[in-house]
Amino acid sequence: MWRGLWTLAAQAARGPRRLCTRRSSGAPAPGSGATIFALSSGQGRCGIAVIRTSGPSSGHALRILTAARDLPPARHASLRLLSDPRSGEPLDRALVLWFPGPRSFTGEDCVEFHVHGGPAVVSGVLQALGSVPGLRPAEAGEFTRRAFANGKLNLTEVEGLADLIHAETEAQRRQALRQLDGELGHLCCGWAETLTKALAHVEAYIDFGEDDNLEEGVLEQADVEVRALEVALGAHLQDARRGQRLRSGAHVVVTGPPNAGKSSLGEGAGPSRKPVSIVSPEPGTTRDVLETPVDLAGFPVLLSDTAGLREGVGPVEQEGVRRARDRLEQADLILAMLDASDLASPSSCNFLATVVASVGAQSPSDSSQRLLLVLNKSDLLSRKGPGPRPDLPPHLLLSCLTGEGLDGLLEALRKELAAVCGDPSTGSPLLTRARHQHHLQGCLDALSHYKQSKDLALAAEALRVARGHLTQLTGGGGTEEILDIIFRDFCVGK
Ligand SMILES: Nc1nc2c(ncn2[C@@H]2O[C@H](COP(=O)(O)OP(=O)(O)OP(=O)(O)O)[C@@H](O)[C@H]2O)c(=O)[nH]1
Ligand SMILES: [K+]
Ligand SMILES: [Mg+2]
Repeated sequence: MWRGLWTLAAQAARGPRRLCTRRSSGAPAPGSGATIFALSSGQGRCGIAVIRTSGPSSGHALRILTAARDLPPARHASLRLLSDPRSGEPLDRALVLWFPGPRSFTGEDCVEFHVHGGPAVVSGVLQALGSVPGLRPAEAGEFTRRAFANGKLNLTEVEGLADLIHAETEAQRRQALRQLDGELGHLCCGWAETLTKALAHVEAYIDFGEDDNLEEGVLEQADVEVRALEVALGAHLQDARRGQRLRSGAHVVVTGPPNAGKSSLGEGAGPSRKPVSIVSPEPGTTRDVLETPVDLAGFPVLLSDTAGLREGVGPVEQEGVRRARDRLEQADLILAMLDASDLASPSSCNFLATVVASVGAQSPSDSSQRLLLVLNKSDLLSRKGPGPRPDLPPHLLLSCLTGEGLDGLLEALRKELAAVCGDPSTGSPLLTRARHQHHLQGCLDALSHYKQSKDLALAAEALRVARGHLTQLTGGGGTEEILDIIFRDFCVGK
């Protein structure tokens, strides 16, 4: 039962997985006028494969492959026989879709061929396309790059698309979809507009300040708007770490005295996978930090099993304890585990007095660590006998042996992770990348210069810098290097 639950909740031990191959180089900037083509669905045998083209020769290519004088109706699926233009040999009977620009994904003329997914069909159609003059294979991310260049997607939406393609958990998918839908971009545009207005007020004052016919209170109005913006930016920046955790995984560290059953928690990583850590009745079994990426209740988590904390042991175990303490410091969420039948032992008391007490004493803020106290081996508690110590902080009872209490633990983890990562189905859009944080912070810094500057020209310049950061966030002033970094995350055909 317990294995099943963990598997269900935590599709554990998944190494980094890519849905398709990526090129290390970024795509060349668009505008070369070439028409590109690529397989856009996954590699390998499949029911249907989608091949697409983008560029001015798309319609020509479609006519050549379907040996037709006319193009099919726009944006409708039409069944056509595709043949090799060089030999006239039939390749496949396929659905074709014609998307004349600008109403297409890239904004250019696009064609989609939905062919039967056998490797021979796919390579036959790709070769046929390659033989059409003006067509060449697409580079990694080139379709998306063209969409960006043609104003179909802004930079945060491009990032959302990249994240959506690589999303492995439900929460990641929800967050990526929201970003792809443009929520973060809209927010930034709204903020940038506020700054444009404030700037207009300040500039009006510089130009006409001496005149009587300028409305009264223009500068005060600008100040009020900037202050409100500062508050909004501050709130989003506070959220930034949560968004990044959601994108790259929250650190959950399992800790406790030796033999509490810490490694047993990860033991049920799934029937097809070997257990992550060694479980044994011998205290001090785990020495290294064992990190496993898991999907925990829909949240991406890096789960670390660590050595049991105790003093007075040999040098190897001591090193394990040192590593465990190091890892504990990086934890977003600490899963503190004790043996419920052994709460009076010195190692349990010491653990409660140090680790549990110190985290409990932190004032709750976004940056502070969170802790879940779990009393394992509840199966060893006698039914009538005395329950666990009454002075214990809030805790959950669990038995890794029987699986009892796992549902409760999972639910508690889900709540904690929603707090640690932010819940992408509610609340404000999360900043998922350091780049977002950098620009919002830059904007906020510039606004503080605005407030401090006595000189109106300097104040106006500060507003311009602040606005510049927001436009860079959505890609208005993005440099080529930033674009290269972002598009590198895409695969060929995207
Ligand atoms: N009765 C009972 N035994 C358990 C339970 N969970 C784990 N055990 C046993 O407790 C012993 C220690 O389990 P481990 O998972 O190795 O404990 P650990 O905390 O990782 O130990 P170290 O790595 O040595 O610190 C093993 O013999 C497990 O089978 C439980 O819920 N009930
Ligand atoms: K052990
Ligand atoms: Mg262990």
